[in-house]
Amino acid sequence: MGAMTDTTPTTLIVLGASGDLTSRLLLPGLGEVLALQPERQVRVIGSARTDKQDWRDTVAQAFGDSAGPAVERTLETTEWVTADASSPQELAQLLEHADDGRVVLYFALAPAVTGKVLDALSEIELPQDLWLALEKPIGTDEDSARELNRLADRLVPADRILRIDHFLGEPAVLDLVGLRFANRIIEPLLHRDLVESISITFDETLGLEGRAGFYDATGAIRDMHQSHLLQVMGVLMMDPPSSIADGEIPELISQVLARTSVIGPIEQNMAAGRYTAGSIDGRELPSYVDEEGVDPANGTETWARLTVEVDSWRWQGVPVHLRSGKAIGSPHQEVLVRFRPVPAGAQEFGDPAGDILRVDLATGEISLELSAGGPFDPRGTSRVTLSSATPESPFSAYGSVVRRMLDADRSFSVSAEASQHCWRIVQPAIDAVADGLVPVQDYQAGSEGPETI
Ligand SMILES: O=P(O)(O)OC[C@H]1O[C@@H](O)[C@H](O)[C@@H](O)[C@@H]1O
Repeated sequence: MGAMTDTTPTTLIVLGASGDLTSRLLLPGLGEVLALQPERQVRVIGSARTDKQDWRDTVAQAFGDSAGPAVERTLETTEWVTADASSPQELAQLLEHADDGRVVLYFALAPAVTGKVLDALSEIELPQDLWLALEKPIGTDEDSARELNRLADRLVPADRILRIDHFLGEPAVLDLVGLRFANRIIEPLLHRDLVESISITFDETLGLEGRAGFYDATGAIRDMHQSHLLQVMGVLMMDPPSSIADGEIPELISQVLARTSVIGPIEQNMAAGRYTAGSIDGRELPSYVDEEGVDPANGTETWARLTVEVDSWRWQGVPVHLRSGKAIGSPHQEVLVRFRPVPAGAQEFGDPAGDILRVDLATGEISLELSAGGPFDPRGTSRVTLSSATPESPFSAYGSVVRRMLDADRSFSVSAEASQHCWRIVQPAIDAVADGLVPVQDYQAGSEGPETI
């Protein structure tokens, strides 16, 4: 399991704790960690502006089957504090509820509110060992991300700010790091001399799921490309780290993102879509525009493909297709590296599908698919697939996020610069949709989206 468990008593204060992120992802992740690491001492304080009488039940329910002494301790000691955290006075009162030891302030808030809370923090006395955990999105564009980073930076040292992207806790993404750097075979292959293109795809069967308040003003590009897809790309394309600890990986990812931009002209290198009524696995979905809370005038995209390039010695000229969509019938969730054809040409050797390295982000399966000629004739089209068995991960993505947070471990957090680069990279795509330069095409819920791979 790598690093030692840090047992420093910790108060985890969750701001915006009445939202679905807390009950659906964060608390279940905490439950997993407490069950597997019973030596942890974590007290959870949930907070939001409105009262929540059933907080303890919410925590218990979110912990589900997680059991053991640490789970029990946390359940017994958890409390809810109603507070407007953007008011310095109420925030100070909230922080008084924390025990001695480490205090982690988790921002499960919209970026604008996060800014106000960071401002309020600058006006009050702070706990000595305060950590800030900022959920994505960091800001709503490059400038607002820079401003949030500046506000956070003046409160605590930079190494006590964790920017959370839960894809950096996905078991398959963590395995990608090992695949690249724990052997001598794969790493030398990942180079422009051999790689023709890269696709990072994250389709989901889920539609809006009642999240219009967040999603309708956000859309696929801001929700997925801006954060998760670019971080996964960073992990795949970063230079080798000499150490996993100490923030080296966030810095290496940031170096990749610093050199990344969309390939122009944008309208030829991206596409956008929005789902219409359909069904997935027997579940009927309404058209996106008919979902509750959606304003059709927003023109929000629920699917997007965007092609970027990393202008570096290693990667220049290799197109990277980033694609994600909601309400997709047979979803692909994968990292796919397509290698160049052999020089003799596909006619003579192998088959046109070429060689592929695939990491299935849903199952964690890693496979290397090679044209092998044959059978019994080198001009044939046989393929050899080398693939890994995939043990079940003890931690979900949020389990990993929480474990690292409690270990005060920044090794897979997002750096301030990276959070800004991500916005710069996607801005032309956001503008192209907003300006109508790239049309938002209809696709039926349950289909493969407006384009197939
Ligand atoms: O598959 P996971 O782990 O739930 O991650 C995907 C989700 O990631 C979230 O960050 C997005 O806001 C959601 O829209 C998306 O569904």
